[in-house]
Amino acid sequence: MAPTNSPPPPPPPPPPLAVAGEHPRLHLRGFLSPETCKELEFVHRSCGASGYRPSVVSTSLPHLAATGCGHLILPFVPVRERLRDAVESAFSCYFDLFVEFTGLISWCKGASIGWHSDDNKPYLRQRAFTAVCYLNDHGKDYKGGILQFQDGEPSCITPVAGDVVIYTADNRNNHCVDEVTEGERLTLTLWFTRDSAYDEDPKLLSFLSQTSLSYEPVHKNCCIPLPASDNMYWFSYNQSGFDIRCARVHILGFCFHTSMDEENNFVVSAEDDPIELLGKPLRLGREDGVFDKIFANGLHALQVVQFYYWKAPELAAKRKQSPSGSGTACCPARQSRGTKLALPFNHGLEQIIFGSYKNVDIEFVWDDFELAVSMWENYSEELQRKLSTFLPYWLSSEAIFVDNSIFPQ
Ligand SMILES: O=C(O)CCC(=O)C(=O)O
Ligand SMILES: [Fe+2]
Repeated sequence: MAPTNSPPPPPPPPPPLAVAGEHPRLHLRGFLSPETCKELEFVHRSCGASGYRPSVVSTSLPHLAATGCGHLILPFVPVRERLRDAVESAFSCYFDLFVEFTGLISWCKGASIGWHSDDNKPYLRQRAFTAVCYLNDHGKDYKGGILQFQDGEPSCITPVAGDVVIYTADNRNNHCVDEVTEGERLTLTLWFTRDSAYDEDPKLLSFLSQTSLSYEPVHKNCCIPLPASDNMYWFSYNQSGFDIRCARVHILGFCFHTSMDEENNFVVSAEDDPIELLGKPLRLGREDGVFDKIFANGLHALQVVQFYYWKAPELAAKRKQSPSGSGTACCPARQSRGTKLALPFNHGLEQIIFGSYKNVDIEFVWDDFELAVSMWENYSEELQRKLSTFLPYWLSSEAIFVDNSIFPQ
């Protein structure tokens, strides 16, 4: 299916009617389009770091802004705004709410949470409402992970990609999430507050103004992700662990290789801490070769790999329609230089935690991957260009918002 022939997306559903009752909550089906779910999934699989609970990976907006990926906040902006409108309309509190937290959260094998309300700690009292958007499907992408409410209806939510559940953050909506027993359960979670002191936007804008204000098209590094502290990427499970960047590329059949500088010296030496090597230039390899391009660091390489898997169905369809047919199945730039990085790994554990995510029906093709590398550059630069257009407006109003006059859909 060529994207140019696709029909225009259907208009978003109208905002919900006000909810009433002792346990005010609402389950909205099909709130997010499949395309939005896939784009947010790409962001999370590229940028997610160790989460706030065991067996959880999270991508918060401040984390994106602080790691050179402020432009990746843009896909969240219209969603955040629609969710706030939906919550204000459902709970009849128009123009009253600020977003306190926006984040992608994945719950991996072993993750669960017992009965609680979302404002149940002194430092969470500001939370008034919750919105949880499901980005993938129970049953297909993972097992377990059903959301249950203690009282009232609906009493349990089986996550379906695109659905949203909104509820008051107080003890009228005590809830729990069953243990995830297999796969990775992905959500976009937002909390809303009436207290402007907890508004997420000013903090985000301060990060963004430090990192993303000036956009120089000639400066090719503008969209390269920067590692946060290394331990943010270390995922622990049962006293064991692995680096999230390594695990995510291994699962998709890649490994990291050393790079060489112009004089053919290894950029890294054997004495370097293996995990620190992921912050340095490197290459990507698969069984049949090492790709020619040098990536700025492991996160850069990971982001491109995830972009390829996001776009692989589209790329495969385009290739099949092109006159030259099926493309080459081997690495276009098979290199003997560069050796596999000696990183600690635990393939068994990586498989248990992230292994369920494979585009099994996608055959890996190097030509498509090469195309994905340049598509990723265009995608990132376009977002970066938009961000530098919007940022001055956002800074002057101290809020992140969609304005169709500056934000054409
Ligand atoms: O992901 C869900 O369904 C609910 C998550 C939740 O209860 C929480 O993060 O507090
Ligand atoms: Fe909760």
